[in-house]
Amino acid sequence: MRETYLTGDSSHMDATDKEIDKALRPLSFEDFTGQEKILDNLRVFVAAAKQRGDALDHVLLHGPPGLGKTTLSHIIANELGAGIKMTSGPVLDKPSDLAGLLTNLEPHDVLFIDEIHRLNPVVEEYLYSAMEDYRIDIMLDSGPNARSVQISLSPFTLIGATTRSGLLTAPLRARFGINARLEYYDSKLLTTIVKRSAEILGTPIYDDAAFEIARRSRGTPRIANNLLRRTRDFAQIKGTGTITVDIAQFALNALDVDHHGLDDMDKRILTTIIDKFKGGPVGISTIATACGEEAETIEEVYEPFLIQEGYIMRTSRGREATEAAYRHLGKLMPQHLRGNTTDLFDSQV
Ligand SMILES: Nc1ncnc2c1ncn2[C@@H]1O[C@H](COP(=O)(O)OP(=O)(O)OP(=O)(O)O)[C@@H](O)[C@H]1O
Ligand SMILES: [Mg+2]
Repeated sequence: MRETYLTGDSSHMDATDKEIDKALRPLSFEDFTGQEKILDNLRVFVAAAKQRGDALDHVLLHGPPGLGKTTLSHIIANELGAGIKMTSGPVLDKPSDLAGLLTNLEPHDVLFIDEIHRLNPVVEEYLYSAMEDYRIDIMLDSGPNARSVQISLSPFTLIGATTRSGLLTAPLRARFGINARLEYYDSKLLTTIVKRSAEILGTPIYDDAAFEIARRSRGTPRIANNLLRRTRDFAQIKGTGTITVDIAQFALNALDVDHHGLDDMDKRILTTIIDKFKGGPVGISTIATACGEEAETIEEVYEPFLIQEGYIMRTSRGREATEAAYRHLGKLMPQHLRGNTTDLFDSQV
């Protein structure tokens, strides 16, 4: 199963954690830190739709877990002054589930479908005409009496969120007028987020401590907020309640988060590629079996960050560990695996 604090579902959280999570969630474009370009565009699209009195075009938000897709969907609805109905791909079992939701939307409302890559194909087909023409065809009766009736819908905005945009079918993807890919946050942005969250929680924190949490958060606001909450616990019990850089370092080490923010599973993946498969290339399912994790989770949650940070390369023959990965684990990359630059350098010496 997935590591808890990396995943989208919050079922692992207790009631207090959920409440805190809600309190920390930005509610307007103004509150939302980072993803500058996406926000700048959305501001324009939302303002234009409102001015024309139209529903906003359908929006697809994709990117790794915890970067703010759900948060941003709520913000869009808020900024539109519209209502939002939430559901998710796997929950919509049959077309009637979808029809029920669609026919209950008020004009310009947002329908949020999480994990939209996991829609049942029959339901997905229904969605096409709903998105395109704001109408659906429903079959009444069966056998000789079967007939289809057309139902008009209020103009609405579909916001689809996915961590796996590659799994979306082409016809579905083509029906989104706005397509935004959320990127990992740099440490500076995450520092701002940590400081904002600490303020909401009423926890004093030093700048260098906020930065320490930020840079060890895998570029992910959800992880930054989680590490902040746990660090706050350490500050309360082991310190004076204020988060200092010493407390932050102590807490992060106790939580097994290393200096670059890699956690246990990240390190297990790198060690597996290097030690068991001579640095690769090795297929994702082989890595998954060796690490005792699902291939999908590795591809969705761990790998994107390891690739972005330059620890893994994705090639047509599988995944390869880079020199940075060897260095990070305190290992020496074998000579024959090194890149051309190194070879050149070596031959000149
Ligand atoms: N830009 C941001 N500024 C401040 N906080 C943020 C930002 N983005 C996300 N967060 C915080 O991180 C948490 C996770 O964000 P969110 O649930 O929106 O991620 P997600 O992309 O929907 O993840 P998943 O794919 O797992 O569903 C939120 O509770 C929110 O408080
Ligand atoms: Mg989400």
